[in-house]
This record gives sequence, structure tokens and C-alpha cells, in this order.
Amino acid sequence: MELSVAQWLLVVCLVAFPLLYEWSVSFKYFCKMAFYNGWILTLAILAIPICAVRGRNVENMKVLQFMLLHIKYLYGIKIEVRGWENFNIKEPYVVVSNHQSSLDLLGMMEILPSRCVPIAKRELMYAGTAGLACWLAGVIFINRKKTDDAISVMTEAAETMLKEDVRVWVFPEGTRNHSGSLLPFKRGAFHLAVKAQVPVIPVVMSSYKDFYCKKERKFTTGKCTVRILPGVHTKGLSSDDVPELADRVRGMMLEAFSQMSSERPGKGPGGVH
Ligand SMILES: CCCCCCCCCCCCCC(=O)SCCNC(=O)CCNC(=O)[C@H](O)C(C)(C)COP(=O)(O)OP(=O)(O)OC[C@H]1O[C@@H](n2cnc3c(N)ncnc32)[C@H](O)[C@@H]1OP(=O)(O)O
Ligand SMILES: CCCCCCCC/C=C\CCCCCCCC(=O)OC[C@@H](O)COP(=O)(O)O
Repeated sequence: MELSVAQWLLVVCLVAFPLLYEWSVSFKYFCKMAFYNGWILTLAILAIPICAVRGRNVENMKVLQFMLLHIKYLYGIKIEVRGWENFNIKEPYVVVSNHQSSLDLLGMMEILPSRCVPIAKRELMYAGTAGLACWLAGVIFINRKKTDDAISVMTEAAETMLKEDVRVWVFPEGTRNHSGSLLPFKRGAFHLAVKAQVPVIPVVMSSYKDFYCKKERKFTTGKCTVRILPGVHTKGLSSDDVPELADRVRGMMLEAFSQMSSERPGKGPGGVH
């Protein structure tokens, strides 16, 4: 049997791909990240018609959560959650969490409370099917290049939280940060909580360094711990108290983050061996 050029090319690709995948850490990293984004865009195609039945509605966040929950199994990432009891608050609240990478989506979906929507950069709205799915799920988009616009969207969010019993998830670092610490916090999340007079619940995801590093192009299987910290109340606080509130919450999160880093597998007596 004679093979055509195209068939030969296909055979070479089929052989080369798994070999490259196993031999090159970088190639593996790119494949895993490409699949991650591609898979989310594909899942969004399924989510869109389901969400569209309700129209733009925060309840649709449950659909996205359900769609994304299995991804941790595809990537062999074990997520351990501590502090569930701190989410046992009936009233709305603002969740603030550290932001290391787009993989945060996995930890977020693992613990996302009901009727809770994230605040996201406006660019995400244009990320094809994922953007439309986010819009249908009530994700709040802010334009980071226009501070006044971002502030007015967040002020409106404070009213919506109370009127429609909605919780909001904010990444107060304002951008992804994989440095192994926390960036200075932007204050929007805390203004939002103070305006609505609702608690701030800090969430800390442990460092991904053992299994994921963008700089080194490393992406293996691994374990991540997500800690939900006790809520910080804002009743009676005014906008003058925001800087102190933001610093206090960042301090709590930094302490938890450092503690979790020292518990990393194989690191120190408290670690999981
Ligand atoms: C199946 C498909 C699934 C698809 C996936 C679904 C899941 C998607 C998940 C997506 C996840 C995506 C995740 C993501 O996309 S993360 C990226 C987007 N998120 C954020 O940026 C959130 C955090 N940012 C902030 O809080 C910033 O402060 C904002 C953006 C608001 C302004 O930033 P900016 O850098 O422009 O200005 P500034 O911070 O210097 O502030 C200037 C001044 O204004 C004051 N100020 C601030 N706010 C308020 C306020 N509300 N009321 C009154 N005042 C306010 C502030 O204190 C300061 O004053 P002073 O303190 O210096 O005196
Ligand atoms: C037809 C248009 C096709 C567009 C294709 C776009 C590809 C994007 C594919 C899938 C979207 C995956 C959704 C992942 C959501 C995670 C969001 C995220 O982590 O955003 C980063 C943002 O927090 C901070 O941004 P910067 O670190 O400041 O930057």
C-alpha cells in the first residue's frame, strides 16, 4: 500500500506529538494551557444555550460551575478545602482572593458560594464563547483603564448585592501574580463591602509553584489547598476606614499564604509527605 504525502505527514505528526509531549517540558506546558483555554471555550458553547433560557442571571453561575468542576481531574490537581464553615453566612458578602493564574478558576469553582459572581476585566467579555457565557452568568465587567467607570460599576454592584441578594468575588491584587507573595491590594473590593455594609471573606489559594510555573513552562499534576478565612465585618465602617480594612485583610491573607507555603509537600514537619 502506497502512502500519500499527506498520509506520511499525518503518521509523522502522530509519532512526533507524543514523543515531544513526553520529552519537552515546555511543549507539554503549551499543550496543557492550550487545551485548558480551548476546553473552556468549548464548554462555554454547551453552557450558552442552557444559560440563555434564563437570560442574564446570577443563577447561571451554577451552570458554569458544574461545567468546569471536572477540569481538576483532567489535570490531576487535587484541591483540599479548609474553612467551609466561614461561608455559613446568609447575608451577601464580598469574597477576596489571591490571583496567581487563570488556573484560579479551578479553586474558585470548587468553593463558589451560591449567587456569587466574580468581577472581571472587561477584556474577558470579548473572549469568544467564554465571554458570552460569563455575561449570561452575570459576571461584572470593569474597565481597568477607566478608574471612574470601574468605580461606578462597583458602586452599582453594592446596590445590586443588597437588592438582589448577590455575593461578589474580587481579586484585589487586580491582576495575575505568581511571584509567591501578594501584590499590594487595590481598594475597590473594600469600598464595595463598606458601601453595602457586608462582611469581607478572604480566601487564600496555596502557591502553585510545585506543579505550575509560567516562567519555567512547568505544568505537572499536584495539590492545592484553598483556605476560607473567617469573615471580617464592616458594619459601622465608612470609606475613611477602607485603607485600614484593606491592610488588615491583606495581612490575614499573607499570614495564611505563608503558613500554607511552609506546609507544602516535603517542606517542613507540618507538610504532607
Ligand atoms: C464555561 C465558561 C466559563 C468561563 C469562566 C467563568 C469565570 C470567570 C472568572 C473571571 C475572573 C477574572 C478575574 C479578573 O479579571 S481580575 C482583574 C479585574 N479585577 C480587579 O481589578 C479588581 C480589583 N480592582 C480594584 O478594586 C480597583 O481599585 C479598581 C478597578 C476599582 C480601580 O483601579 P485603578 O487602578 O483604576 O485605581 P485605584 O485602585 O488606584 O483607585 C483609585 C482611587 O479610587 C478608590 N476606589 C476604588 N474603588 C472604589 C469604589 N468602589 N468606591 C470609591 N472609591 C474607590 C481607591 O481607593 C483609590 O483611592 P485612594 O485609596 O488612593 O485614595
Ligand atoms: C473569537 C475570539 C476568541 C478569543 C479567544 C480568547 C482565549 C481565551 C480563552 C478562554 C478563556 C478562559 C477563561 C479563563 C478565565 C480566567 C480569567 C483570568 O484569569 O483573567 C486574568 C485577569 O484576571 C487578570 O488579567 P491580567 O493578569 O491583568 O492580564
